[in-house]
Amino acid sequence: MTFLAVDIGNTRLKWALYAHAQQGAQPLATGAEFLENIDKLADGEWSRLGPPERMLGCCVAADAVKRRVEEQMEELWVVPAHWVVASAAEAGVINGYDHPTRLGADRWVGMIGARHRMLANGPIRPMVVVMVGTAVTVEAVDQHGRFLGGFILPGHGIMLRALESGTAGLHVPTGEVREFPTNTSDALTSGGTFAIAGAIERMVQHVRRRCGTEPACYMTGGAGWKMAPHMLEQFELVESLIFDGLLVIAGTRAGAA
Ligand SMILES: Nc1ncnc2c1ncn2[C@@H]1O[C@H](COP(=O)(O)OP(=O)(O)O)[C@@H](O)[C@H]1O
Ligand SMILES: CC(C)(COP(=O)(O)O)[C@@H](O)C(=O)NCCC(=O)O
Ligand SMILES: [K+]
Repeated sequence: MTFLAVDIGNTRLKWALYAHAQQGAQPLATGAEFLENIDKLADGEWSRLGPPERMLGCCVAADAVKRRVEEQMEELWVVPAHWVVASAAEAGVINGYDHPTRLGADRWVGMIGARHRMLANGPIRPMVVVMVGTAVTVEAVDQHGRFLGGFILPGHGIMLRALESGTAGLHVPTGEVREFPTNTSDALTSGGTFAIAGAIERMVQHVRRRCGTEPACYMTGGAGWKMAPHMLEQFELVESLIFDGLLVIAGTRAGAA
């Protein structure tokens, strides 16, 4: 049963088409569009796909964006759009948020993808799951699959724009990441990168202390590749983490139905 997975963030929509909604499946086709281009999906890349029989997505962008994506689907296919909402528990992950449904759906799906990847690859461990997108999120999950809590911090772009708009002298091109930056561009780029790295490393320490064992560390998101080389801890970069989570959820729900 062909399956379309859709991940709508605050900057881009990412999608992947699979022959079956099954953990570990390899996509038949994938794509990404900046949100300003999503109204062209039905005339563009999606017009070349075979019709999906099922669809599951997660969306943290505005409801209007989600509607526009549903309209693109309706132009081509009859498949109903289903969107994940974070809940108290799903697919072996327990939600420790004060108000479980207020947790970003992408964060929830990413943790579920990471948990099942960890279970498939080795011994059970706690996890630190990092998503580097428009914002950066850093989640802690214990060995029992309980989401303990997570950080939200500004992503690279937001940090730079905040500094630019709040100062007179920080309008400079992107620089390099340096241990000891000696120009404004490098100072800004390095400051953002190490701010994110520092927060992540603190969460790794928190998890070690709370769980008493070494966490498995996963990183994903459009800007994950920028962060991964600068981490002291070993992070596995898994670009497909959200799609992996959507596959698990779709598979579990189909099995339960
Ligand atoms: N092709 C690209 N080149 C450089 N940076 C990119 C590219 N695509 C994404 N990014 C970076 O990743 C971020 C968006 O990542 P993404 O995971 O799509 O975010 P979101 O899920 O919030 O929409 C952008 O803010 C940008 O920093
Ligand atoms: C934290 C986020 C803005 C991340 O968005 P992204 O960077 O993926 O576009 C998103 O997950 C969100 O809006 N969360 C709701 C609030 C929360 O998780 O507590
Ligand atoms: K995202």
